[in-house]
Amino acid sequence: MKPSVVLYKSLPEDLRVRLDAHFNVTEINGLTPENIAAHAEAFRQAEGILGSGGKVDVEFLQQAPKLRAASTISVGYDTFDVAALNDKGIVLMHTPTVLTETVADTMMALVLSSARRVVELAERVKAGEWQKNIGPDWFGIDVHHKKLGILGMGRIGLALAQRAHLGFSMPILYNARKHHQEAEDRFDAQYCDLDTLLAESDFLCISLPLTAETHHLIGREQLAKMKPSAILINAGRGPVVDEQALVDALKDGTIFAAGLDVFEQEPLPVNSELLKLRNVVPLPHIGSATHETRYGMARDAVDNLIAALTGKVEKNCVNPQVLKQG
Ligand SMILES: NC(=O)C1=CN([C@@H]2O[C@H](COP(=O)(O)OP(=O)(O)OC[C@H]3O[C@@H](n4cnc5c(N)ncnc54)[C@H](OP(=O)(O)O)[C@@H]3O)[C@@H](O)[C@H]2O)C=CC1
Ligand SMILES: O=CC(=O)O
Repeated sequence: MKPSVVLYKSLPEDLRVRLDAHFNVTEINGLTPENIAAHAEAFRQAEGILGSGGKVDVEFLQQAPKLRAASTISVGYDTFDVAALNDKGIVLMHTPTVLTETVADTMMALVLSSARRVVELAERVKAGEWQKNIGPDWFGIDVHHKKLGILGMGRIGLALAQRAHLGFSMPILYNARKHHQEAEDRFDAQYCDLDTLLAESDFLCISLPLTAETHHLIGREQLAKMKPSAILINAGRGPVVDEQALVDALKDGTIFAAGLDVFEQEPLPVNSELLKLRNVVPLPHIGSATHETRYGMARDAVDNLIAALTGKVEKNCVNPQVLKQG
């Protein structure tokens, strides 16, 4: 008998065929409390789940007593209670690597568009405001040769450093929990403490995961340490930045601008103060959202679930210690 799994995000046709070849699949549209209640028997029988978004916590795990593996179509896994999964011996798989370059491209797009005011000025042109030669009130600020600070020098941070240093001749500063030799060797990146990163960066680029330690790591006090000409880019997770403190800093000139792919609440509420600010470039969490990369993530997530439920995990496992327990 094939193991039962719940798929909570639709897959490209060929990947769905591959999943069906290995498992009895129940597909639902999102891991919402309503869907979980409506498909209670499917969750009771599920040995695996695959999708993205939605909380997998202690309460959820009570509904899925046979669960052995969870496969998320994302690299971030902050919606999973990993300690609870470990307690129950459930393997958590994710999709690092395949999306790294695409997310770094998105971050570079945010750097360029916020510094050169690309979105704001395009909107002004479309609104018919370009009536004469432009003056300094429409000027932006240079990107090339400015200091790019990276908070979180992991896979994505490294790919961003490559773009900024080799493509735009930017000196790289960074902070992480440990030194990253590859970044230092290849891109001359300089390790520094957080206060130095805040004080010296022209662009503060956040590529951190959301954890108890990184929640609101950037708040009012940290924003006050940044240059008034600085631009904050966040493509890690929204709650890493205290959003109200950021709104205030953008309004009162504490910092110059922000480019944001992630928010404390997603989708960003339409009444968010961020949407009223000209010096904000807001994106709808599109870090990895290209056809090629999203396909690659879905493919890896399917392969990850197959590997996890057949005991052949070689990569992409968040909690490999669970494998040793079995
Ligand atoms: N906007 C989007 O669409 C996307 C967003 N993301 C987000 O980006 C995050 C990073 O992805 P990726 O680069 O692959 O992950 P990695 O695990 O490779 O990198 C994470 C980095 O964050 C650092 N870090 C973690 N905690 C702290 C801390 N408390 N203080 C300082 N540094 C810390 C790590 O430090 P150290 O190296 O010292 O351990 C590491 O350098 C994901 O977790 C996800 O939240 C990812 C993909 C798409
Ligand atoms: O935010 C996206 C991810 O893959 O994590």
